[in-house]
Amino acid sequence: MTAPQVVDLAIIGSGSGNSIPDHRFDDKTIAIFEEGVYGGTCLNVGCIPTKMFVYGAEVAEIARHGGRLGVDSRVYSVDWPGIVKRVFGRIDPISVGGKEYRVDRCPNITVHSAHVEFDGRDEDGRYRLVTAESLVLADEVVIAAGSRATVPPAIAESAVRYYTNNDVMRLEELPKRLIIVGSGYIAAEFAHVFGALGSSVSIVARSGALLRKLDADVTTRFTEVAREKWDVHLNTNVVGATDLPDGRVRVDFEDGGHLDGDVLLVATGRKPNGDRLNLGSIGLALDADGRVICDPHGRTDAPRVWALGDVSSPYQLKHVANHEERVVQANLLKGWDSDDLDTFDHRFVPAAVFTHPQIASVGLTEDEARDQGLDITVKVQAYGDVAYGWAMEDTTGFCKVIAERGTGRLLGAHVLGPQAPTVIQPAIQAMSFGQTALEVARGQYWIHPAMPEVLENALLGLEI
Ligand SMILES: Cc1cc2nc3c(=O)[nH]c(=O)nc-3n(C[C@H](O)[C@H](O)[C@H](O)COP(=O)(O)OP(=O)(O)OC[C@H]3O[C@@H](n4cnc5c(N)ncnc54)[C@H](O)[C@@H]3O)c2cc1C
Ligand SMILES: NC(=O)c1ccc[n+]([C@@H]2O[C@H](COP(=O)([O-])OP(=O)(O)OC[C@H]3O[C@@H](n4cnc5c(N)ncnc54)[C@H](O)[C@@H]3O)[C@@H](O)[C@H]2O)c1
Repeated sequence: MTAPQVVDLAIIGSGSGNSIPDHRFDDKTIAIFEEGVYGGTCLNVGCIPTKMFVYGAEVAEIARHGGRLGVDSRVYSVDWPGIVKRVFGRIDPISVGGKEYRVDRCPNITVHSAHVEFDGRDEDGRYRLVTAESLVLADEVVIAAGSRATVPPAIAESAVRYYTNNDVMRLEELPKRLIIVGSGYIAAEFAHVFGALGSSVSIVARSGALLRKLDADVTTRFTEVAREKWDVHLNTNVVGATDLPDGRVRVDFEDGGHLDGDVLLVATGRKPNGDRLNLGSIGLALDADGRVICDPHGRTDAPRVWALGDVSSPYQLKHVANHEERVVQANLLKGWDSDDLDTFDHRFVPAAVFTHPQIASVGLTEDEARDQGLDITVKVQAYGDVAYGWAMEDTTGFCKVIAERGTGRLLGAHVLGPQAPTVIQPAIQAMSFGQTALEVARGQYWIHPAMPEVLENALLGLEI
């Protein structure tokens, strides 16, 4: 092991953590630890490549259904290896370039391409961070170590070849038959990608619906739509998996049934990486869900150790990790004991599922609002009843808004249909800035005939 390196700041994880050092940190010595591909989940195996595949899938989906609108379009073939090459031909250089920038052009920063763990503190109170080859002593530490895919024991212990988001986007061939275990965000997005590009997709869901954490109307409609195009197995427990002699894989169900496929994709949630950091050595514990505990300013219980993103946040979303990074960045500059620290804003965290149809949500679901005892008014507006949705001949999309009766306070919005993540943005803005449903509906123009009119009409339909 080389002599210890002493730094002002250590950052564990090069996802959102990599955005912390800017010119304001030029006078600090910094160590960044990254055990995987530089740039983290979103860039390399998450948001960005998935959405590049999603866009191609969207084009295929539109082409496949052009006939309905009198356009003779179809998908003749899909060049899967070409798509993979295009996607990662654009992504991989960004990762390489990001690392090179830190290594070659940031004299105050050292990149350690290795797994790191805490090893207590030295006699001066500095944090000891150890890799297989180095020891770094840091005054201050940011834990931005992200999360990793979980795999149910029935599959992990079966020794079959399975895929996760880490490797399924680099398959050499488009699978003829894809089995997806799990029914959340990742399952819904990859079902769309592979299904639209030509795979026959089976989804195995433990519960009675897909995307069941969303508003019940969205869950129900999405599950109905999904069952029309994919082979969906609800209330189905996977108890084992085996490799078949012909190279395919078999997934066994608790009820005695089974499914055979060419590729098995596991999408059953993500576990925060705090359990792999030896946090006990600095007196830190994880919460019941395995997250590093921090206060609304990003401070953990260990002095000058901060946390952000998937490792500590219940949201597991890139826009949240980036927001938390900006808060922690500001607070590092202000100082641990500052009485003017920035604070995480988790009031109205929106999310979107880039499946087909697209889905977006913010705020409370109807059930959550009722469980809280709120006096609510709800309006569900069909896409097909506003001009653009009607022009598209959309039959499944809707926008649902929930507001407080009397005050008009907007409590939640849930959109399923084309451009949902864009359509919902005025609702996110209204909730964030405290505008009532009527203020946001009538206090501005809505371009006619654009898709956001579905939100405008939903808002106007509320019985405040
Ligand atoms: C398939 C998929 C699609 C997604 N799509 C979206 C989307 O469309 N929109 C959205 O908002 N969110 C999306 N997400 C979620 C989003 O990617 C994450 O919320 C976000 O990337 C988390 O950022 P982070 O900085 O907290 O962690 P990460 O980006 O995961 O960075 C953590 C880094 O720390 C490294 N690390 C961990 N432990 C150690 C250690 N001990 N030593 C050294 N290095 C370590 C890891 O290798 C990793 O690179 C998606 C996720 C997945 C998996
Ligand atoms: N568009 C986006 O913003 C986006 C896209 C992909 C992922 N993500 C983030 O990544 C996170 C992880 O995605 P995900 O889809 O893996 O998780 P998820 O939490 O969305 O869904 C996990 C699913 O797996 C099921 N499950 C859990 N254990 C199981 C088991 N043993 N057997 C069968 N099913 C089981 C759950 O019931 C659930 O349906 C998401 O929660 C989200 O925050 C975001």
